[in-house]
Amino acid sequence: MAATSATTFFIGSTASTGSKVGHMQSKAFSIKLNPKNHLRSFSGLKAATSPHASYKVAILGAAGGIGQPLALLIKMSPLVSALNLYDIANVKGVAADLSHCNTPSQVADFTGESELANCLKDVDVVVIPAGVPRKPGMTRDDLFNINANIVKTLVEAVADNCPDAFIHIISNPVNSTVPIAAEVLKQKGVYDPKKLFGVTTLDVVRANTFVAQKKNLKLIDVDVPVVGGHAGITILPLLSKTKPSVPFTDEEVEELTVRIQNAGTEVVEAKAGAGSATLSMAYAAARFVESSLRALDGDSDVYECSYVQSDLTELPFFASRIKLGRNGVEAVISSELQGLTEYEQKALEALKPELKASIEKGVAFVQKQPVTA
Ligand SMILES: NC(=O)C1=CN([C@@H]2O[C@H](COP(=O)(O)OP(=O)(O)OC[C@H]3O[C@@H](n4cnc5c(N)ncnc54)[C@H](O)[C@@H]3O)[C@@H](O)[C@H]2O)C=CC1
Ligand SMILES: O=C([O-])CC(=O)C(=O)O
Repeated sequence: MAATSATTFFIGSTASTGSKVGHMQSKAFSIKLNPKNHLRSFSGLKAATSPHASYKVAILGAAGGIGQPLALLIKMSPLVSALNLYDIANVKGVAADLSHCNTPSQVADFTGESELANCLKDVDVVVIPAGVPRKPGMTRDDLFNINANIVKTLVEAVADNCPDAFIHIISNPVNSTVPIAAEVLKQKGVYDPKKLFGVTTLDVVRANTFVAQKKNLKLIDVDVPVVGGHAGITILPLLSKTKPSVPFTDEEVEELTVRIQNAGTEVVEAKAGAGSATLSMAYAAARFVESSLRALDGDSDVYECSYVQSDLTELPFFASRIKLGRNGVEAVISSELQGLTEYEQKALEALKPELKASIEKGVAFVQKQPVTA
């Protein structure tokens, strides 16, 4: 199934010999990474299957806490030729700053609704981290009233201007904003369920990190699938499916599961009112963008977990491992939901009512306020 072969890439900048372009490249720190599991977008990476990969990426909400570091990470990708940054304010400075990095992509800034259509023209991947983040004491669902409308409006513009693009939804509550996006695209007559993704990569990144720490594993090797949704108990790490295979006591399963489910809250509380996860989220989102670009570029071995339209369960949307291809979701991987432990099976059943309600809330929101033609 998934790729296990390793790819060499270079980090650091102690030597620039052999570099055809003037950006950082080093022969000093050559490390092996599992390409399935890690962000690879650093200069020096042999980028693409095709020699002239050049994709256009747009970030909507680019001046925000996630948007800025995400833009930087995408600016480092050798797969990207154009990076369009959109926000309602403050995006000019972000773009000017970023445009001085001597990596190949051209950065452009777009401010306000009147510039949104231009921002989206011919874009291959649209990433949406626009919206408000949580403060301590709030749930992700508490963001619904503000973020639902932001996502609805932005996806309407995506439908009008780049209906073939991959759409990555980061704005919370993801469990509802993805169904909102689907409903908008349906009403616009351009819904392709294979190209709409709720970004749950951060749950996988966290699960890999926490499991590696707990079990003293080499982080680079660890891969934990996370299924369900992206809020509280709907986040379900399948620890029994961890690779490499490793035994967990019941106490470890409980402790790790709860930590992974509450990891967003852990950051919200540590930031004490200054927002939620931004840097780890940018890292995770950049990984998902890179995986999408590799898939668009013809790499036939790209797997990620994502919250997508799904028939794995009775719920219309569900996060699980998917295979990505040129046209988006090529397959939803069902095998990881088979042979669950009793704990996982119970947790799966327990998450369904909450996830179902969040999906229905998103769908009802758009049905009550139909899109503009
Ligand atoms: N899916 C996930 O795993 C995660 C999701 N999030 C979510 O991502 C969202 C963004 O978080 P942060 O970047 O920390 O927030 P932030 O407040 O720092 O940035 C949000 C940006 O969105 C912009 N914005 C607001 N309305 C807009 C509109 N109509 N069009 C374009 N841009 C608009 C703001 O001007 C701001 O620059 C939040 O909803 C947060 O809950 C955060 C972490 C993880
Ligand atoms: O917790 C939040 O509000 C932000 C988020 O989704 C996460 O960090 O997983």
